[in-house]
Amino acid sequence: MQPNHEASQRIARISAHLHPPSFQMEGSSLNRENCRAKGGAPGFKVAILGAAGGIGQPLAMLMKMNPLVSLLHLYDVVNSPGVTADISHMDTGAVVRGFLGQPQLENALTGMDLVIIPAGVPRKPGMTRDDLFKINAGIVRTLCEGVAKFCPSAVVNLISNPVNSTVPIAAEVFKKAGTYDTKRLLGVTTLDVVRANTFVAEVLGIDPREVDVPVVGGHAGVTILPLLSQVKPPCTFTAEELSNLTTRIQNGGTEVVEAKAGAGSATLSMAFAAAKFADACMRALRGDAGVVECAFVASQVTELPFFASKVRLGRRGVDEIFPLGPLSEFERVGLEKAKKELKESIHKGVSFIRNA
Ligand SMILES: NC(=O)c1ccc[n+]([C@@H]2O[C@H](COP(=O)([O-])OP(=O)(O)OC[C@H]3O[C@@H](n4cnc5c(N)ncnc54)[C@H](O)[C@@H]3O)[C@@H](O)[C@H]2O)c1
Ligand SMILES: O=C(O)C[C@H](O)C(=O)O
Repeated sequence: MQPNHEASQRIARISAHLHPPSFQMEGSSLNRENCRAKGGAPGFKVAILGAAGGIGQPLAMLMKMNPLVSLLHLYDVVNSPGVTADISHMDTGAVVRGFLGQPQLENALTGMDLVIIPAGVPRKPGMTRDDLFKINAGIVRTLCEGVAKFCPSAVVNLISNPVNSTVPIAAEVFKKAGTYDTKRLLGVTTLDVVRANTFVAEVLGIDPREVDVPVVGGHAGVTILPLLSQVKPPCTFTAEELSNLTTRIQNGGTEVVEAKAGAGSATLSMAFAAAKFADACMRALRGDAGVVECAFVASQVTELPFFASKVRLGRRGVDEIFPLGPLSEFERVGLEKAKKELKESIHKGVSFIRNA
């Protein structure tokens, strides 16, 4: 019997998908998914730069699961075709496209609403985040030059370490390009909040989802300053608990680096934190009220030009930066230590671009 027209079309479509690429890589031909993306389905267009990495892969999976995402661009300098093929088979709404290498950066970025950057090398035991500056500063500069050129209105979530320096680097790149908007550049410090909520919940013996700990300052060692006097639900700690909790939150990254013993730093909890933060950014961008997160942003909360604190997110990025609120004596001492180190890290980032 002759197959009818509809059936033969279906067979042709299925067999087309049996031959690579069954996902959409830059340069491959148009297919139905691509048309759907071109049609501008409602939702946000999100790019992950460094998508094939330890953070990038699980983050790509979580973003593919987010119903607010209509188009997901996965860019890396290696292995993005495999990651794209894999993620693209998930039967969720977002259309996935992969991009490999610098020549494809333009297409990876064009039209994006949100750009998440976890590109760069991670720590090994014995290293500080600042030890990553030499390699990651240049990576962040190149990628941010791309953002300035190809999607200057996008909100940027910057993950690459040392965040205390890479955010100032990104700001200087955007200033140079004439595209800088302080509202749209956010250093991701959500993992510090996620850890603080978890560790405090352990001490209080409650569900971490019920806990909210503001973590301010920056994202490295003593610059990570949990405000344990402002924990919700309201609670008190002994002096020993305060000291132990603060130290554990500040060293959370190192705890993971040492446990991984040379195989990198936090990736899964970081992908979770980055996805949580990106979701908050997208909810705010679509107009949801009352979206508040901690982030490392251009700030006047202290005398430093950048500082992490609670910010209200809105349709254009950061809408309002909240003051630190009343601090305990323990926190005031911690704040002075944090500012001292932060000042140097910010200066290092700014100088990297200004003195280039
Ligand atoms: N902000 C935070 O809270 C936080 C938490 C964890 C890790 N980090 C940082 O995130 C970064 C990535 O960590 P990871 O574990 O995913 O590392 P990884 O080495 O597993 O992955 C990094 C990825 O970046 C890619 N990459 C390198 N240069 C690139 C370029 N020029 N353009 C695009 N992609 C490029 C690599 O190919 C790799 O796939 C590190 O700097 C790490 O310190 C930050
Ligand atoms: O600790 C690291 O190097 C990675 C990251 O900044 C973290 O806090 O886990």
